[in-house]
Amino acid sequence: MHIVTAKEMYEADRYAMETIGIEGKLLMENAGRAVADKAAERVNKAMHILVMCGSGSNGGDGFVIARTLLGWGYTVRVFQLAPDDKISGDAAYHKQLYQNIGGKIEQWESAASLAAALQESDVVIDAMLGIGVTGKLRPPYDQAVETVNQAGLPVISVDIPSGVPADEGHDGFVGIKADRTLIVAEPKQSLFAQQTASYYGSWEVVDIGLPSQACANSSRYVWGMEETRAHLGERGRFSHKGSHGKALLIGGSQEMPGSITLTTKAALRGGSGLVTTGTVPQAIPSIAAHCAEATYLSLNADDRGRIVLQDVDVSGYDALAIGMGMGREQATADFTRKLVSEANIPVLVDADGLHHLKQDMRILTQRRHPLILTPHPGEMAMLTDFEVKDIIRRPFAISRHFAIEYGVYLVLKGSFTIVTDPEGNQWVNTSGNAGLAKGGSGDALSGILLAQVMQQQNIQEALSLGCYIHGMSADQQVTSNHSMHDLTASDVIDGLATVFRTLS
Ligand SMILES: NC(=O)C1=CN([C@@H]2O[C@H](COP(=O)(O)OP(=O)(O)OC[C@H]3O[C@@H](n4cnc5c(N)ncnc54)[C@H](O)[C@@H]3O)[C@@H](O)[C@H]2O)[C@@H](O)CC1
Ligand SMILES: [K+]
Repeated sequence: MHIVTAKEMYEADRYAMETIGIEGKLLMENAGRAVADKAAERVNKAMHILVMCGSGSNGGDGFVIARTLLGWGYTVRVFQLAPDDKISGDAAYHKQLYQNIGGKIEQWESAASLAAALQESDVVIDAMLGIGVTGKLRPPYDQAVETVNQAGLPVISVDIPSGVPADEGHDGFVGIKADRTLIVAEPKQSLFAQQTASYYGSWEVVDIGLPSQACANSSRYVWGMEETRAHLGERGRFSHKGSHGKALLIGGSQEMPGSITLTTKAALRGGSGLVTTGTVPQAIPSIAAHCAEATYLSLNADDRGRIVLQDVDVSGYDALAIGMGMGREQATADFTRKLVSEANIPVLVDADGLHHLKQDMRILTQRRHPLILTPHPGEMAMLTDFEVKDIIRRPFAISRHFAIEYGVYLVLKGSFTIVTDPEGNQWVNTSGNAGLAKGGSGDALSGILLAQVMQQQNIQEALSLGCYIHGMSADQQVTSNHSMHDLTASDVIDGLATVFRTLS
């Protein structure tokens, strides 16, 4: 499934109409019928359904929905926000069909007239505005949106909650707070942006008959259960520990042995064949007490138990993760940069390691082997010199630019983690919940990602798969043994057992 901007969606519609020859009226019919079909799962014939139609094609979808539901025997009223002469083209055609089967239309007069109509209704179908919204809401849409939000009725939005922009990067908008959104053809970017996602409520995509090549210009995709199942490798009957990769994890310090402990546990549970953890001698006993299956590499430390500049031979390993709990001491930073620039295996850098790299970003472009960076928005802001609020407003654009500029795989963590490959293609993870917003989640993720990188030929697939199973474990845990309040990174790691059993 693609994720599109408004511009890409219009291009896809144009491709369907001009290149393939599907008429706009037919696309609208398909959209409206598909939405009506799904909406019918949530309504019954005793309910009064208010379909709110705007002046554009989103409103056109609304007239098809109203006609379809009326034809199926539901009680439907249309509330039209624009004057009759503003409704034209395919929308006017479908409005006429609705009227031809006896459908009634009420016109907007004032917020009071809408409030009265809402009082006589049990559910609202919101077809006021779709991807065509630009700028601040103008009357009467601004008042209509607020009146519907205040009414407290269940709202099913068509394509996008009215008023919510389709693309990332907008704030200060007024939008419908939908209970459910039935998305036409492809999810829009704003479904996965922090400031807009919650407006959608639960969501589902309906098919309107656009061929997938219509969206060829979008290089953003959804990564979900289906993709995870398709890419999770099987462990062969005759495989041995060497077949599943030898991981080297470097991190920790005397005062922070916890992060690298979690990464070690996660790398083991995540499917690695062998895991060696390189850390300061002071931290080894406490890590080893939790991870009996790992082996340890004792690194030189300063008198306060922090890793110092030294050589590490990575030739026996398949992949390296570095950065967790190392601290920001200069000698430690020098060590990270030296190792990242020399290691001729895939390297994943997280946490303090990202701060170390920031001192000399040329290392990123100079590396000849895959480099994976896994920042959260704060670390991404540090790496790019943007502010955190900019990262949250435009996660797609900023990560794409960064991954292309530095030739890296970027895992921008968040409620919708985005994996970007060095060509700028992006996959959004759909698993996970607020229980993951805690210290230690990122450390666990690094271990899982590294383990998956060693199982898969394709690094992006490994990263997307790793993000999915990490979030899936959290999702399973909060529906069984835990809640979002008490969930810890250790629970997520323990939950991998159930995840792998579910998937295999
Ligand atoms: N062929 C197509 O293009 C298809 C489009 N479809 C539907 O059409 C929608 C897009 O249709 P449109 O391009 O007509 O756009 P919309 O229907 O989203 O909105 C356009 C209308 O909103 C008004 N408007 C824009 N910004 C406003 C603001 N800030 N305040 C008040 N009014 C504002 C415009 O004057 C215009 O009348 C999609 O979201 C989808 O629901 C579907 O029917 C499938 C096919
Ligand atoms: K809408």
